[in-house]
Amino acid sequence: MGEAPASLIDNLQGGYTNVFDLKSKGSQTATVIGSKTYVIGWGNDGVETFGVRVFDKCTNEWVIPTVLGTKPKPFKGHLAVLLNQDRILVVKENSTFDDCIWFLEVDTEYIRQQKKKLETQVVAWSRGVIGDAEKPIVISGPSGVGKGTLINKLMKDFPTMFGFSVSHTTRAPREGEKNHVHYHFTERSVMEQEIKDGKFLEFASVHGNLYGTSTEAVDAVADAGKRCILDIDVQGARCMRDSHLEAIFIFVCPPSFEELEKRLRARGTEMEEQIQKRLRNAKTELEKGREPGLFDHMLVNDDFNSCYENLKKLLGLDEAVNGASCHSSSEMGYLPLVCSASESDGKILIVSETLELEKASQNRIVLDLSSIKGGAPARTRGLNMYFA
Ligand SMILES: Nc1ncnc2c1ncn2[C@@H]1O[C@H](COP(=O)(O)OP(=O)(O)OP(=O)(O)O)[C@@H](O)[C@H]1O
Ligand SMILES: Nc1nc2c(ncn2[C@@H]2O[C@H](COP(=O)(O)O)[C@@H](O)[C@H]2O)c(=O)[nH]1
Repeated sequence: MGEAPASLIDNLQGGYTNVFDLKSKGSQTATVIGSKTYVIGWGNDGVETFGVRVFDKCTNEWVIPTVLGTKPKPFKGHLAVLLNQDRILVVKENSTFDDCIWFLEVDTEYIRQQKKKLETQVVAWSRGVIGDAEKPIVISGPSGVGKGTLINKLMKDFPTMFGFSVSHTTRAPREGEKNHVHYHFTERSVMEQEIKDGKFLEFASVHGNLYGTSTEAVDAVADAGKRCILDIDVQGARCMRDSHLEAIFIFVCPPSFEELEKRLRARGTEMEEQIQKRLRNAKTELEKGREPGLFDHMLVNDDFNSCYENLKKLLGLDEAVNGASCHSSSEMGYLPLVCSASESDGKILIVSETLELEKASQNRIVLDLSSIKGGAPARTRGLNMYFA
């Protein structure tokens, strides 16, 4: 990718140390892990571009890694702190508290898996979120059991709370289905390429078509401040279970196989051949759904209203509706200029500059990482943030 600016090379060769502390701040930071230096920020190769570059001391070369996960929007000032030798904490300046903490994973288990799969240098962004409220909900079950009907009702009754993860599929749209609302309807060759590029959290061949959940689909829901609901088949659920995405897994069963067939036929969306295929697959799905450890909850969708009430109960919706509110980091305000970060007892003290005297008490923020969960390619949850 061409020559690195001399000053940066000097810095790299001069040696940033690997201590758990403030590395550098500004529009570009460099973090050293072993023989590699991860440079985050704006590069100036003729055109100013924002991204991640890696300088490898062994080969004396720059590498542009494959970047997975939903990237933060380009930002100017930031501070980078190496954590655990496997990820870089990035604190963005001039951003709201709910968008100021990001992690660039460079050597976590997920990254090691992806490196093997993609056979290239990989890093991944993961946004930090306060608390644990965002656990996604995965709903599986045979075709025609009523997953979509349950999800639609939940979204209609709690429009500000839940958001649907819009999957990609290679199947043709049904009458009334809208592109980018019900599915992202896609050409197989395009989807296959995107799978190769690592854009999907999971994908599966279902009833003869490809279906998949992109990282972007799940992140778009979280960005809208909502809890994500996924409607995916059992193969996809198993894949999610094996991934780092911590979720609640629910399997929906029909009261009987005959009733399932009746519903599938009554829906009138499939030709006979597809109905037969879906019914054959339903038998396997019903067996797989009982596999120990795969699903956290089983719901029988006999009477719709009772099933819906049970779903609400297991999602703890009664308490939520009765006024329990989640603490939101956006309520805390805005992080202005960050000037330092230091670690003490597993907590990071972020000190920011403020020119407004009345806000002087708000310039020391503690970021507690002791309970973090999840991580790339999805969110890093369980952060705690408060004024010191
Ligand atoms: N409890 C119920 N009793 C009777 N009919 C139901 C019940 N639940 C859903 N249905 C009906 O069954 C049909 C199939 O439901 P739905 O489309 O929600 O299934 P699905 O599980 O999402 O299927 P697919 O996986 O193919 O998308 C619909 O016509 C729906 O109205
Ligand atoms: N593994 C995945 N399965 C998915 C996804 N989106 C939907 N589905 C499942 O496909 C079948 C058929 O759906 P239909 O809309 O054609 O009736 C159903 O069981 C869905 O749960 C996905 O992203 N990944």
